[in-house]
Amino acid sequence: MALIVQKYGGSSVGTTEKIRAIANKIKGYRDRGDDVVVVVSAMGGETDRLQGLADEIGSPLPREMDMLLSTGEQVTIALLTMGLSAAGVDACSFTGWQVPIRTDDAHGKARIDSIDAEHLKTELGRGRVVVVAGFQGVNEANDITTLGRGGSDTTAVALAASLKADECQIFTDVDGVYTTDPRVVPGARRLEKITFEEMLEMASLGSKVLQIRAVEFAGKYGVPLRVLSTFDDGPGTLISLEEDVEEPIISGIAFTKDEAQLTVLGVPDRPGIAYSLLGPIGEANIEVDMILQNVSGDPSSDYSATDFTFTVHRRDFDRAKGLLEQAASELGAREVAGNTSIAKVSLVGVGMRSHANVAARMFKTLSEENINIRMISTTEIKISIVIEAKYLELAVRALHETFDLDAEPEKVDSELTPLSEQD
Ligand SMILES: Nc1ncnc2c1ncn2[C@@H]1O[C@H](COP(=O)(O)OP(=O)(O)O)[C@@H](O)[C@H]1O
Ligand SMILES: N[C@@H](CC(=O)OP(=O)(O)O)C(=O)O
Repeated sequence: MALIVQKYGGSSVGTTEKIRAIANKIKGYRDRGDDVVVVVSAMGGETDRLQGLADEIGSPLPREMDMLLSTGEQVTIALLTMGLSAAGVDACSFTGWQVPIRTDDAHGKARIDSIDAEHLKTELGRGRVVVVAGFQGVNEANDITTLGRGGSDTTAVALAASLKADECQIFTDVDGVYTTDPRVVPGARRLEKITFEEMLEMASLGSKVLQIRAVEFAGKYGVPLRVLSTFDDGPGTLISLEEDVEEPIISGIAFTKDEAQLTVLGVPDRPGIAYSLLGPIGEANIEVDMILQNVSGDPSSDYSATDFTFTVHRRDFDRAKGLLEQAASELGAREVAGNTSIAKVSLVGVGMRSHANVAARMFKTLSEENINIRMISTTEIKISIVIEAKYLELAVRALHETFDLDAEPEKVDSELTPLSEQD
């Protein structure tokens, strides 16, 4: 008998029929003797609908936004619990504050501080399935908070950690984590397993199959995490704490259109420039992602100018541009340019550590497709590039092919294949 925490996302609870089907699926686990805690998201599209209502009214007070957005999950926990009851399964629902899931008071992006799981354990002890609302908690002032979009994944992982569950299972509309979004590349392949490190990169670089914080949390507390299909049986993908001796060079390709690029042209090249430009952006709490500054042309001349480019989330673009224009005019820069039609494509793989020429293969592929690279950034397990948004799908498909991601993984085995001989 195992203790399992299962999370069903918005795409899995979109209709009452689907909710009924999930109730029957959970019954199967109960019949096998497992203890089950279920976390559900709002019905697909509901959180966006609620957000839209708030946009129509205006004045989105953070406390009230969380009061509003948290209602979506309250609907699904009640419906699923009724569905379980109809299927003959004893169950009981809890909102975040009823558990309670204690968070800080950062409305809209609250972090979980602690979970008092005693109440849930009592219900489990009575043989009940416990159904918990995802995405929400309560702060010290007893106000409802939400954990940020996709936050139900984090609720599930945090509950699994707190209850010391045997596994946290994230059920969704795909049957695991793929080499890239299977909706974009039909030949994408399901991964049997992926390391936490890689999954964290994939999530933070745009693969929305798991929320970043959920992966961080699972890694930190050693929660065994698996992504599975709600609608089909199968092993899914295990997010594994251990790296294999042989890891594929590239595990996956992540991408996002959520960023925008800002460039300050003709900035006097002298110490303190980066700080003068990015200081006000940081103070305004705008996160900066990729940064590029070219080396000034002629070191012998008294005055040389440089271009300074960086990316921000698209929603912060207008605000960042305004701040940058002010800073740039104070510095005597020539111009501030912006581009919101960009996309970021990233290759991710721990096997890259021992492989020198991944970047060259990536750039060659893009050049063959005539795709211009605007920015590049690398870490030891990822390479990201910024390109024009209209080439996104072409780039992802071409790279998927170059790195043979639809085939069984290419292994790094330095004993058999010396680095120098790899192409
Ligand atoms: N590498 C990937 N592997 C699997 N799915 C991915 C990947 N990248 C993006 N996705 C997308 O993530 C979706 C699942 O996430 P999401 O829609 O948030 O599900 P849920 O509603 O269950 O929370 C899939 O339908 C798929 O299009
Ligand atoms: N309903 C919330 C929380 C969530 O996690 O949803 P989903 O599991 O559908 O990504 C949202 O839309 O962000």
